[in-house]
Amino acid sequence: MTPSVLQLTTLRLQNHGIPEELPLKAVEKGKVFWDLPESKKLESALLSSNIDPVNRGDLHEGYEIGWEEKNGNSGVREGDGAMSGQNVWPADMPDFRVAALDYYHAAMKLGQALFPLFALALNLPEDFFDDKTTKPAAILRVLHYPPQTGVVDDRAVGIGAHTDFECFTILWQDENPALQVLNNQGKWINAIPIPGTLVVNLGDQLARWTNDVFKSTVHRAINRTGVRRYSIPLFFGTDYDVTLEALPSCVSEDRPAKYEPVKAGDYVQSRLATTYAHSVTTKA
Ligand SMILES: O=C(O)CCC(=O)C(=O)O
Ligand SMILES: [Fe+2]
Repeated sequence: MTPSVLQLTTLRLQNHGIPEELPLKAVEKGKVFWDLPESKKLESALLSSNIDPVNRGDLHEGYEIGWEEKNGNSGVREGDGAMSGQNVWPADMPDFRVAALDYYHAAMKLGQALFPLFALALNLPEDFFDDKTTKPAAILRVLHYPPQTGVVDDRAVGIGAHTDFECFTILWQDENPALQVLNNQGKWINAIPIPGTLVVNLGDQLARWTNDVFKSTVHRAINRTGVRRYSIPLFFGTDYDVTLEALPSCVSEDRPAKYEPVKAGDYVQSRLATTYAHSVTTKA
C-alpha cells in the first residue's frame, strides 16, 4: 500500500539533546570571520549564491563545511566521488574550526537518529536507511544575514525560495525571525524561532526516493529585523554512492515513478553547480 502523502510544511524538534552552547559557539567564533575584510574572506573560497534566478542574488554569506573528523583527520573519504574534497578553513581561526566541527558532529548524530523515524513512517523496516547512511553526507553551513532595511523588494531576500537538495535539513536559527515556509495553500508562514527547538525541512533526495510522498519544504529567509541574523543548517543526505530511486512502496499504478534514478553525490553536485553558477570563487 502506498503510504499517504505527507501534508506538512515543516517539523520542529525539541528535547533533541544538543546543548544550545554548541551552535552559539559556532556562531560566536564565526563572527570573527564575518568581520574580516572582504578580500580576506574570499581567500577562504566564500560562495555567493542565487538560489532563485528571479531574484537579484541572495543577501547572505555562508561558510560551508563537509564531513571531517574532530581530531583533525582529513575530510577525504573513499566513495564520495564528485563530492570528495577537503574543507577549506579560514587561516588563523582554530577556534572556529573546533566549534563548527563540535556542532557538526552533534547535529549529524541527531540526523542519524531521525532516519529510523522516516523509515517507519514509510512502512519500511526501521534500519532501512542504515546501510545507506554509513558515511553521513552532511554539509553544514554557518550563515550570516546582514539586516535588510529600506524599501521592501521581494526579489531582494536573504535566501530566495527553494528546496534543499538532501534528505532533510536540521536548521538552528538565532532569535531573529527570518525563515518562512510555504504551506500547502501556497502561503508563506513565518517559522519563528522557538528557543531550544530545531526546524527540520524535508529535502529533494527524500522526495525523489519517496516519489514525492514526502514533499520537499519550500522555504526562504528575509532578515528585516534591523540586526544581523545567524543560522546553521545541516543538510543531511545519504552516502554519495547510493542510487536514489523510487521506493517500491511509494510507486503504484496511480502514482508512477516521477524521477529518473540518480546517484546521490551526482545529484547534489549538479544542484550545487547551478546554485553557485554566479559565484566569484568556487571551491576546488
Ligand atoms: O537561514 C535559514 O533560516 C534558511 C537557510 C536555508 O534555507 C539554506 O541555507 O538552504
Ligand atoms: Fe534551504
